[in-house]
Amino acid sequence: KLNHNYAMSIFDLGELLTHSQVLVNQLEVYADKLQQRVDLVDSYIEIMKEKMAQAEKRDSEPLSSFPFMRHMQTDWANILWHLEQQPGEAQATAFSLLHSELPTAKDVREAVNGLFRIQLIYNVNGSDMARGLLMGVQHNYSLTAFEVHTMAKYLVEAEEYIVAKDCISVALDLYLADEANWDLYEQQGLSSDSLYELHVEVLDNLSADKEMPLALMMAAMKRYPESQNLKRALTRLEMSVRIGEEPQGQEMEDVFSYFRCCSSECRRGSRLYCLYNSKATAFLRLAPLKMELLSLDPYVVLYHDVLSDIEVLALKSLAKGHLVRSVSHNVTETENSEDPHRTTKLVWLDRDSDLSHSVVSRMEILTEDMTSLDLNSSEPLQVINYGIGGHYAQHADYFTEDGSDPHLPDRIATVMFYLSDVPLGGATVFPLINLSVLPKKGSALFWYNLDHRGHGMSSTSHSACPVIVGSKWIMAKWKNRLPQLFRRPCLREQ
Ligand SMILES: O=C(O)CCC(=O)C(=O)O
Ligand SMILES: [Fe+2]
Repeated sequence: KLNHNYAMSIFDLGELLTHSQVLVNQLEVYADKLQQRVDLVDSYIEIMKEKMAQAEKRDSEPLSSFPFMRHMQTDWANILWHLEQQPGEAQATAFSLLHSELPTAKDVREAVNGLFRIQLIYNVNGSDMARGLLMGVQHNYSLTAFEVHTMAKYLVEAEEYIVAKDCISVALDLYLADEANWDLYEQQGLSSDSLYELHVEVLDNLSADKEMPLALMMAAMKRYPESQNLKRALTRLEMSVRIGEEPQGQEMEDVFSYFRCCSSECRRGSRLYCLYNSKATAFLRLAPLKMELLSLDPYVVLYHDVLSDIEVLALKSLAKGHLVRSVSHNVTETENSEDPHRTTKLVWLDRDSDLSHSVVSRMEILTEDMTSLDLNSSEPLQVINYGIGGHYAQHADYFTEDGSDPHLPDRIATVMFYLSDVPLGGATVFPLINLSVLPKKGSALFWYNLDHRGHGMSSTSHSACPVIVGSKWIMAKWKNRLPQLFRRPCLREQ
């Protein structure tokens, strides 16, 4: 069975709609066949009754008995043949061919993880999530007891009992309030028993000493929803239950800075400004770029309106159909492996591959105009689409801290284009410098990863916050350090 990693890309999730259409069509064909069969059997019943009535009326002379005998021999054999036919065999084959294209239990688990991430980072409770109320905005969707029960089940599997408890009580509430549909629930395998059973399992697993303070805290939060202190304490408690230990001091501050800057845009000092950049390359004298200075150290700028809608469309069309799940380098394994900290699909727009297109070279040159850094030996452009609650946990884009390997093609700078707006969530956050940027289609971030000595700057570590609503597309370009000898020379150490 192929793994489509449906939870990893909102775009690829669209394929399921096509599959669903095919399956519904097949089911309709099956229903038609069954209906034809019922009609046929009904007509046979009529015929058989008729024959029986005729036979009863006749006396037993040979000539009039013969039709009945013939009927009893051939007609019933015929009916037996019909009974033995399996209706829907062709449809079953069609189903099983498509089955490998459908989401797996792993996909659903990964989707639940995405929703859990949204709950945790944006502080959304289960009942609001089920009602479609996210960060104070009412969305046009709601979850039923089915989905919330599924979430609870997977959360229990992942031993996330605190959130599972919230989920299972929401699932129970939804179920109890929907009595009219209990039969439907039962038919699809969800009974009140299974809900209560899961509830008990969750309560059983919540250790008494942590559940009590948490319950008290929740009650207090209800009474003082505005209290930032309570909110912090609650998050700390939840994290301690989740991770088993409390993060300390600075680490905790970074977590809060991350949560806060995911929820609303964080901007740095007031001495920063906007300008038209007409100097980075000669071409910019003709076509200056709108530049917003976001941070001086590390140097981070945001270019506005650098891509047209047509360019964005062209880049996404190149990527569509070629997206593959992101993998990460893992020190313990020889091969790159799936990474729960990076839930996206991507494609490299290699200039030498099938995906080369004039827009790709134009984009490459644009990154040179934006950075005045040499393009040579840098990695190809990478187009990325995020999944359900898709995120990229905190990381730095450089490979070594101290520039210890001068031959390593380390990434001196990153250019990151936003290829879509994201209605809710999906900000790029630099927690250590209290900075976040909300995605806006057509704009691009540029920052240096390495300092003037070629050492990685840990202050550039950054994250992509979980996407709550929308399909987030970005395109990244990492510039290689080596060819920048004359563009950005090393400075002598002071
Ligand atoms: O999507 C984002 O906002 C950040 C992505 C990122 O950091 C990366 O791809 O290296
Ligand atoms: Fe990054």
